[in-house]
Amino acid sequence: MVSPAVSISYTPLSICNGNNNSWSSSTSSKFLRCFPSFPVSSVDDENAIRNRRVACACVAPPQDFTPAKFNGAHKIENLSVNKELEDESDVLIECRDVYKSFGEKHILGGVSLKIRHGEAVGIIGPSGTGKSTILKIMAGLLAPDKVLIRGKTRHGLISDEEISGLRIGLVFQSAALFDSLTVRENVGFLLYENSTMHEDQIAELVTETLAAVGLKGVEERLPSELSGGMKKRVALARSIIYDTTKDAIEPEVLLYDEPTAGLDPIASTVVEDLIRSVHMKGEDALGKPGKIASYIVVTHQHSTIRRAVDSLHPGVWMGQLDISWYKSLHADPLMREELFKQVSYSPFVPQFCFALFLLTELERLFLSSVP
Ligand SMILES: Nc1ncnc2c1ncn2[C@@H]1O[C@H](COP(=O)(O)OP(=O)(O)OP(=O)(O)O)[C@@H](O)[C@H]1O
Repeated sequence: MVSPAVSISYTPLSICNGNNNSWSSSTSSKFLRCFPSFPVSSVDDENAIRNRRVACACVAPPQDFTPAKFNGAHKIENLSVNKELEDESDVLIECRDVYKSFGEKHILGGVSLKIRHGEAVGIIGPSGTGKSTILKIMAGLLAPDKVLIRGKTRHGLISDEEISGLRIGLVFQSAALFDSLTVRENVGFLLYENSTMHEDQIAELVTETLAAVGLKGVEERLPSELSGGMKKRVALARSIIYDTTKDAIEPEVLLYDEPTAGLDPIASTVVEDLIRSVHMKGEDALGKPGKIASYIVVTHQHSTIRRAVDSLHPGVWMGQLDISWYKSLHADPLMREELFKQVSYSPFVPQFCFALFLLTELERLFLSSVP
Protein backbone atom coordinates (compact mmCIF):
# COMPACT_ATOMS: atom_id res chain seq x y z
CA MET A 1 0.00 0.00 0.00
CA VAL A 2 0.75 3.54 -0.38
CA SER A 3 3.12 5.71 1.33
CA PRO A 4 0.77 7.94 3.17
CA ALA A 5 3.18 10.76 3.58
CA VAL A 6 2.26 13.86 1.73
CA SER A 7 3.97 17.12 2.21
CA ILE A 8 2.89 20.59 1.41
CA SER A 9 5.25 20.78 -1.44
CA TYR A 10 4.79 17.33 -2.83
CA THR A 11 1.91 16.91 -5.19
CA PRO A 12 0.36 13.47 -5.23
CA LEU A 13 -2.14 15.05 -7.50
CA SER A 14 -1.09 18.40 -8.67
CA ILE A 15 -2.69 20.59 -11.21
CA CYS A 16 -0.98 23.62 -12.48
CA ASN A 17 -2.81 24.78 -15.49
CA GLY A 18 -1.50 27.71 -17.36
CA ASN A 19 -0.49 28.40 -20.89
CA ASN A 20 2.40 30.50 -19.75
CA ASN A 21 3.88 28.17 -17.26
CA SER A 22 7.48 27.38 -17.64
CA TRP A 23 7.78 24.45 -15.37
CA SER A 24 10.48 21.94 -15.67
CA SER A 25 9.66 18.36 -16.43
CA SER A 26 9.86 17.05 -12.90
CA THR A 27 6.56 16.89 -11.10
CA SER A 28 7.88 18.15 -7.82
CA SER A 29 9.71 21.03 -9.30
CA LYS A 30 6.57 21.97 -11.14
CA PHE A 31 4.82 22.32 -7.91
CA LEU A 32 7.61 24.33 -6.41
CA ARG A 33 6.99 26.89 -9.06
CA CYS A 34 3.30 26.58 -8.77
CA PHE A 35 2.92 27.11 -5.09
CA PRO A 36 4.94 30.27 -4.57
CA SER A 37 3.21 31.70 -7.59
CA PHE A 38 -0.02 31.95 -5.68
CA PRO A 39 0.44 35.42 -4.24
CA VAL A 40 2.74 36.57 -6.99
CA SER A 41 0.28 35.74 -9.74
CA SER A 42 -2.42 37.60 -7.94
CA VAL A 43 -0.46 40.74 -8.61
CA ASP A 44 -1.06 40.10 -12.23
CA ASP A 45 -4.62 39.01 -11.80
CA GLU A 46 -5.66 39.89 -15.31
CA ASN A 47 -2.91 37.70 -16.68
CA ALA A 48 -3.83 34.90 -14.38
CA ILE A 49 -7.43 34.96 -15.51
CA ARG A 50 -6.43 35.15 -19.12
CA ASN A 51 -4.18 32.14 -18.71
CA ARG A 52 -6.82 30.20 -16.78
CA ARG A 53 -4.17 29.33 -14.31
CA VAL A 54 -5.10 26.95 -11.54
CA ALA A 55 -2.90 26.77 -8.51
CA CYS A 56 -3.05 23.83 -6.21
CA ALA A 57 -2.47 23.28 -2.56
CA CYS A 58 -1.74 19.92 -1.13
CA VAL A 59 -2.11 20.19 2.57
CA ALA A 60 -1.64 16.79 4.11
CA PRO A 61 1.60 16.83 6.03
CA PRO A 62 4.25 14.14 5.83
CA GLN A 63 4.31 11.22 8.25
CA ASP A 64 7.25 12.55 10.16
CA PHE A 65 5.66 15.92 10.44
CA THR A 66 6.75 18.47 12.95
CA PRO A 67 5.49 22.01 12.73
CA ALA A 68 9.04 23.28 12.44
CA LYS A 69 9.16 21.81 8.94
CA PHE A 70 6.71 24.37 7.70
CA ASN A 71 8.77 27.38 8.60
CA GLY A 72 9.62 28.61 5.17
CA ALA A 73 9.95 28.08 1.49
CA HIS A 74 13.33 26.40 1.75
CA LYS A 75 11.74 23.77 3.94
CA ILE A 76 9.06 23.19 1.39
CA GLU A 77 11.71 22.65 -1.25
CA ASN A 78 13.55 20.16 0.91
CA LEU A 79 10.42 18.16 1.53
CA SER A 80 9.67 18.12 -2.14
CA VAL A 81 13.09 16.85 -3.04
CA ASN A 82 12.75 14.07 -0.47
CA LYS A 83 9.44 13.01 -1.91
CA GLU A 84 10.83 12.96 -5.40
CA LEU A 85 13.20 10.20 -4.38
CA GLU A 86 10.34 8.04 -3.18
CA ASP A 87 9.01 4.95 -4.84
CA GLU A 88 6.63 5.74 -7.68
CA SER A 89 5.27 2.22 -8.01
CA ASP A 90 2.00 3.11 -6.31
CA VAL A 91 1.11 5.74 -8.90
CA LEU A 92 -2.02 4.53 -10.69
CA ILE A 93 -2.42 7.41 -13.11
CA GLU A 94 0.00 10.08 -13.97
CA CYS A 95 -0.79 12.85 -16.41
CA ARG A 96 2.07 15.01 -17.51
CA ASP A 97 1.55 18.25 -19.35
CA VAL A 98 -1.89 17.52 -20.71
CA TYR A 99 -3.09 20.02 -23.27
CA LYS A 100 -6.61 20.22 -24.62
CA SER A 101 -8.34 22.77 -26.80
CA PHE A 102 -11.81 22.83 -28.28
CA GLY A 103 -11.39 24.80 -31.47
CA GLU A 104 -9.95 28.14 -30.48
CA LYS A 105 -10.71 27.56 -26.81
CA HIS A 106 -7.64 26.47 -24.88
CA ILE A 107 -8.96 24.57 -21.92
CA LEU A 108 -6.04 22.63 -20.48
CA GLY A 109 -2.64 24.19 -20.79
CA GLY A 110 -0.21 21.70 -19.34
CA VAL A 111 -2.01 19.94 -16.52
CA SER A 112 0.00 17.50 -14.47
CA LEU A 113 -1.36 15.17 -11.87
CA LYS A 114 -0.71 11.90 -10.14
CA ILE A 115 -3.14 9.51 -8.53
CA ARG A 116 -1.62 7.07 -6.10
CA HIS A 117 -3.05 3.84 -4.80
CA GLY A 118 -5.36 4.53 -1.88
CA GLU A 119 -5.80 8.22 -2.48
CA ALA A 120 -9.09 10.06 -2.24
CA VAL A 121 -8.61 13.29 -4.07
CA GLY A 122 -10.81 16.32 -4.55
CA ILE A 123 -10.67 18.75 -7.42
CA ILE A 124 -12.30 22.10 -7.07
CA GLY A 125 -12.25 25.15 -9.26
CA PRO A 126 -14.52 27.55 -11.08
CA SER A 127 -16.82 26.45 -13.88
CA GLY A 128 -15.21 26.02 -17.25
CA THR A 129 -11.65 25.46 -16.06
CA GLY A 130 -11.60 21.95 -17.48
CA LYS A 131 -12.25 19.75 -14.46
CA SER A 132 -14.65 17.45 -16.30
CA THR A 133 -12.38 17.54 -19.31
CA ILE A 134 -9.41 16.15 -17.39
CA LEU A 135 -11.60 13.40 -15.93
CA LYS A 136 -12.80 12.44 -19.41
CA ILE A 137 -9.23 12.39 -20.66
CA MET A 138 -8.21 10.12 -17.80
CA ALA A 139 -11.17 7.83 -18.51
CA GLY A 140 -10.24 7.67 -22.17
CA LEU A 141 -13.40 9.37 -23.39
CA LEU A 142 -11.55 12.35 -24.79
CA ALA A 143 -8.25 12.46 -26.57
CA PRO A 144 -5.88 15.13 -25.34
CA ASP A 145 -4.02 17.24 -27.88
CA LYS A 146 -0.62 16.67 -26.37
CA VAL A 147 0.13 14.50 -23.40
CA LEU A 148 1.94 11.82 -21.60
CA ILE A 149 -0.53 9.79 -19.60
CA ARG A 150 0.76 6.88 -17.63
CA GLY A 151 -1.64 4.47 -16.01
CA LYS A 152 0.24 1.37 -14.99
CA THR A 153 0.98 -0.02 -18.43
CA ARG A 154 -0.57 2.93 -20.15
CA HIS A 155 1.33 5.55 -22.11
CA GLY A 156 0.22 8.30 -24.40
CA LEU A 157 -3.25 8.29 -25.85
CA ILE A 158 -5.61 5.86 -24.27
CA SER A 159 -7.04 2.96 -26.19
CA ASP A 160 -9.39 0.22 -25.01
CA GLU A 161 -6.56 -2.24 -24.90
CA GLU A 162 -4.44 0.07 -22.82
CA ILE A 163 -7.30 0.79 -20.47
CA SER A 164 -7.33 -2.88 -19.55
CA GLY A 165 -4.06 -2.09 -17.81
CA LEU A 166 -5.96 0.08 -15.37
CA ARG A 167 -9.65 -0.18 -14.66
CA ILE A 168 -11.31 3.19 -14.43
CA GLY A 169 -14.94 4.00 -13.71
CA LEU A 170 -16.53 7.37 -14.37
CA VAL A 171 -19.66 8.59 -12.63
CA PHE A 172 -21.06 11.34 -14.80
CA GLN A 173 -22.30 14.66 -13.53
CA SER A 174 -25.78 13.99 -14.92
CA ALA A 175 -25.92 10.32 -13.85
CA ALA A 176 -26.27 9.57 -17.60
CA LEU A 177 -28.77 6.73 -17.26
CA PHE A 178 -30.57 5.33 -20.28
CA ASP A 179 -34.09 6.69 -19.92
CA SER A 180 -35.77 3.81 -21.70
CA LEU A 181 -34.04 1.11 -19.68
CA THR A 182 -35.01 -0.03 -16.21
CA VAL A 183 -32.68 0.44 -13.27
CA ARG A 184 -31.70 -3.22 -13.53
CA GLU A 185 -30.86 -2.88 -17.21
CA ASN A 186 -28.96 0.33 -16.58
CA VAL A 187 -26.87 -1.07 -13.75
CA GLY A 188 -26.23 -4.38 -15.50
CA PHE A 189 -25.78 -2.82 -18.94
CA LEU A 190 -22.12 -3.66 -19.35
CA LEU A 191 -22.60 -7.21 -18.15
CA TYR A 192 -25.60 -7.83 -20.41
CA GLU A 193 -23.59 -6.53 -23.35
CA ASN A 194 -20.11 -7.78 -22.65
CA SER A 195 -20.08 -10.71 -20.29
CA THR A 196 -20.88 -14.38 -20.53
CA MET A 197 -22.86 -14.22 -17.30
CA HIS A 198 -26.36 -15.64 -17.32
CA GLU A 199 -29.21 -13.10 -17.11
CA ASP A 200 -30.35 -14.42 -13.74
CA GLN A 201 -26.83 -14.10 -12.42
CA ILE A 202 -26.64 -10.52 -13.62
CA ALA A 203 -30.03 -9.69 -12.10
CA GLU A 204 -28.87 -11.09 -8.79
CA LEU A 205 -25.65 -9.15 -8.94
CA VAL A 206 -27.54 -5.96 -9.81
CA THR A 207 -29.79 -6.41 -6.78
CA GLU A 208 -26.75 -6.98 -4.58
CA THR A 209 -24.93 -3.95 -5.98
CA LEU A 210 -27.99 -1.75 -5.58
CA ALA A 211 -28.27 -2.90 -1.98
CA ALA A 212 -24.63 -1.93 -1.48
CA VAL A 213 -25.52 1.64 -2.39
CA GLY A 214 -28.60 1.54 -0.20
CA LEU A 215 -31.28 0.99 -2.86
CA LYS A 216 -33.79 -1.81 -2.61
CA GLY A 217 -36.80 -2.74 -4.72
CA VAL A 218 -36.13 -0.25 -7.51
CA GLU A 219 -34.81 -2.71 -10.08
CA GLU A 220 -37.80 -2.51 -12.39
CA ARG A 221 -38.30 1.24 -12.16
CA LEU A 222 -37.41 3.61 -14.98
CA PRO A 223 -34.96 6.47 -14.27
CA SER A 224 -37.84 8.95 -14.61
CA GLU A 225 -39.39 7.35 -11.53
CA LEU A 226 -36.34 8.07 -9.38
CA SER A 227 -35.29 11.15 -7.43
CA GLY A 228 -32.04 12.94 -8.33
CA GLY A 229 -30.24 11.35 -5.39
CA MET A 230 -31.46 7.88 -6.34
CA LYS A 231 -30.27 8.40 -9.91
CA LYS A 232 -26.80 9.27 -8.64
CA ARG A 233 -26.78 6.12 -6.53
CA VAL A 234 -27.86 4.04 -9.51
CA ALA A 235 -25.03 5.62 -11.52
CA LEU A 236 -22.64 4.75 -8.72
CA ALA A 237 -23.92 1.16 -8.65
CA ARG A 238 -23.40 0.94 -12.41
CA SER A 239 -19.82 2.10 -12.04
CA ILE A 240 -18.89 -0.43 -9.34
CA ILE A 241 -20.62 -3.55 -10.70
CA TYR A 242 -18.28 -6.05 -12.30
CA ASP A 243 -18.17 -9.48 -13.86
CA THR A 244 -17.74 -11.81 -10.91
CA THR A 245 -16.82 -14.70 -13.15
CA LYS A 246 -13.53 -13.05 -13.98
CA ASP A 247 -10.63 -12.23 -11.76
CA ALA A 248 -10.33 -8.69 -10.50
CA ILE A 249 -12.12 -6.62 -13.06
CA GLU A 250 -13.77 -4.18 -10.72
CA PRO A 251 -12.62 -0.61 -11.31
CA GLU A 252 -9.50 0.44 -9.46
CA VAL A 253 -10.04 4.14 -9.87
CA LEU A 254 -13.39 5.90 -9.81
CA LEU A 255 -13.77 9.38 -11.19
CA TYR A 256 -16.77 11.29 -9.87
CA ASP A 257 -17.88 14.34 -11.76
CA GLU A 258 -19.86 16.51 -9.37
CA PRO A 259 -21.61 13.59 -7.75
CA THR A 260 -23.68 15.77 -5.44
CA ALA A 261 -24.61 18.58 -7.82
CA GLY A 262 -28.27 19.50 -7.51
CA LEU A 263 -28.91 17.38 -4.43
CA ASP A 264 -30.28 18.61 -1.12
CA PRO A 265 -27.96 18.38 1.89
CA ILE A 266 -29.33 15.04 3.07
CA ALA A 267 -29.18 13.39 -0.34
CA SER A 268 -25.67 14.84 -0.75
CA THR A 269 -24.62 13.31 2.53
CA VAL A 270 -25.87 9.91 1.42
CA VAL A 271 -23.90 10.09 -1.81
CA GLU A 272 -20.79 11.44 -0.06
CA ASP A 273 -20.88 8.57 2.43
CA LEU A 274 -21.35 6.11 -0.42
CA ILE A 275 -18.28 7.46 -2.13
CA ARG A 276 -16.35 6.74 1.02
CA SER A 277 -17.95 3.36 1.50
CA VAL A 278 -16.94 1.94 -1.88
CA HIS A 279 -13.34 3.02 -1.28
CA MET A 280 -11.12 0.24 -0.01
CA LYS A 281 -10.88 1.99 3.34
CA GLY A 282 -14.64 2.02 3.69
CA GLU A 283 -17.46 -0.46 4.08
CA ASP A 284 -20.56 -0.68 1.88
CA ALA A 285 -24.17 -0.84 3.07
CA LEU A 286 -23.85 -4.63 3.33
CA GLY A 287 -20.81 -4.31 5.58
CA LYS A 288 -18.37 -5.50 2.92
CA PRO A 289 -15.12 -3.62 2.43
CA GLY A 290 -15.08 -1.32 -0.60
CA LYS A 291 -13.00 -2.31 -3.59
CA ILE A 292 -12.09 1.01 -5.16
CA ALA A 293 -8.43 1.73 -4.64
CA SER A 294 -8.49 5.45 -5.39
CA TYR A 295 -10.95 8.05 -6.44
CA ILE A 296 -11.15 11.60 -7.63
CA VAL A 297 -14.11 13.82 -6.91
CA VAL A 298 -14.77 16.96 -8.90
CA THR A 299 -17.09 19.10 -6.87
CA HIS A 300 -18.36 22.57 -6.12
CA GLN A 301 -19.91 21.53 -2.84
CA HIS A 302 -18.20 22.26 0.42
CA SER A 303 -19.91 19.34 2.11
CA THR A 304 -18.52 16.94 -0.49
CA ILE A 305 -14.99 18.14 0.11
CA ARG A 306 -15.51 17.75 3.79
CA ARG A 307 -17.14 14.33 3.73
CA ALA A 308 -15.85 12.59 0.64
CA VAL A 309 -12.37 14.01 0.46
CA ASP A 310 -11.55 15.61 3.74
CA SER A 311 -12.70 14.01 6.93
CA LEU A 312 -11.03 16.07 9.59
CA HIS A 313 -9.90 13.01 11.44
CA PRO A 314 -6.34 13.45 12.66
CA GLY A 315 -5.45 10.19 10.92
CA VAL A 316 -6.29 11.78 7.66
CA TRP A 317 -3.98 14.60 8.33
CA MET A 318 -1.29 12.22 9.29
CA GLY A 319 -1.52 10.74 5.86
CA GLN A 320 -3.93 7.81 5.86
CA LEU A 321 -5.56 9.61 3.04
CA ASP A 322 -3.96 11.99 0.66
CA ILE A 323 -5.84 15.18 0.11
CA SER A 324 -5.34 17.70 -2.58
CA TRP A 325 -7.22 20.84 -3.14
CA TYR A 326 -7.28 22.73 -6.33
CA LYS A 327 -8.16 26.28 -6.27
CA SER A 328 -8.17 28.94 -8.84
CA LEU A 329 -6.60 32.28 -8.26
CA HIS A 330 -10.01 33.74 -8.88
CA ALA A 331 -11.86 30.97 -7.08
CA ASP A 332 -15.09 31.29 -5.23
CA PRO A 333 -14.06 33.12 -2.03
CA LEU A 334 -16.34 30.92 0.03
CA MET A 335 -14.57 27.85 -1.26
CA ARG A 336 -11.25 29.39 -0.42
CA GLU A 337 -12.40 30.26 3.07
CA GLU A 338 -13.57 26.70 3.46
CA LEU A 339 -10.15 25.46 2.50
CA PHE A 340 -8.40 27.57 5.05
CA LYS A 341 -10.99 26.89 7.70
CA GLN A 342 -10.51 23.19 7.29
CA VAL A 343 -6.78 23.43 7.22
CA SER A 344 -6.76 25.54 10.31
CA TYR A 345 -8.83 22.95 12.19
CA SER A 346 -5.93 20.61 11.97
CA PRO A 347 -3.64 20.80 14.95
CA PHE A 348 -0.79 19.56 12.79
CA VAL A 349 -0.29 22.41 10.41
CA PRO A 350 -0.64 25.68 12.28
CA GLN A 351 2.28 27.45 10.71
CA PHE A 352 1.40 26.41 7.23
CA CYS A 353 -2.16 27.56 7.79
CA PHE A 354 -1.01 30.85 9.12
CA ALA A 355 1.20 31.39 6.09
CA LEU A 356 -1.63 30.53 3.72
CA PHE A 357 -3.99 32.73 5.62
CA LEU A 358 -1.59 35.66 5.34
CA LEU A 359 -1.12 35.09 1.64
CA THR A 360 -4.85 35.00 1.08
CA GLU A 361 -5.46 38.11 3.07
CA LEU A 362 -2.72 39.89 1.14
CA GLU A 363 -4.22 38.78 -2.12
CA ARG A 364 -7.67 39.83 -1.01
CA LEU A 365 -6.36 43.24 0.04
CA PHE A 366 -4.65 43.64 -3.29
CA LEU A 367 -7.68 42.57 -5.31
CA SER A 368 -9.95 44.88 -3.37
CA SER A 369 -7.63 47.76 -4.19
CA VAL A 370 -7.79 47.05 -7.92
CA PRO A 371 -10.37 49.39 -9.43
N1 LIG B 1 -16.89 18.55 -26.34
C1 LIG B 1 -16.69 19.85 -26.20
N2 LIG B 1 -16.71 20.68 -27.27
C2 LIG B 1 -16.48 21.99 -27.14
N3 LIG B 1 -16.22 22.60 -25.98
C3 LIG B 1 -16.21 21.83 -24.87
C4 LIG B 1 -16.45 20.42 -24.92
N4 LIG B 1 -16.34 19.93 -23.68
C5 LIG B 1 -16.07 20.97 -22.88
N5 LIG B 1 -15.99 22.11 -23.60
C6 LIG B 1 -15.67 23.44 -23.08
O1 LIG B 1 -14.52 23.30 -22.29
C7 LIG B 1 -14.61 24.14 -21.14
C8 LIG B 1 -14.34 23.30 -19.92
O2 LIG B 1 -15.41 22.40 -19.74
P1 LIG B 1 -15.48 21.43 -18.49
O3 LIG B 1 -16.81 20.76 -18.53
O4 LIG B 1 -14.28 20.57 -18.45
O5 LIG B 1 -15.40 22.48 -17.30
P2 LIG B 1 -15.62 22.25 -15.74
O6 LIG B 1 -14.46 22.87 -15.05
O7 LIG B 1 -15.89 20.83 -15.46
O8 LIG B 1 -16.91 23.13 -15.51
P3 LIG B 1 -18.15 22.89 -14.52
O9 LIG B 1 -17.60 23.08 -13.14
O10 LIG B 1 -19.11 23.95 -14.89
O11 LIG B 1 -18.67 21.50 -14.77
C9 LIG B 1 -15.98 24.79 -21.19
O12 LIG B 1 -15.82 26.09 -21.69
C10 LIG B 1 -16.76 23.94 -22.15
O13 LIG B 1 -17.68 24.72 -22.86
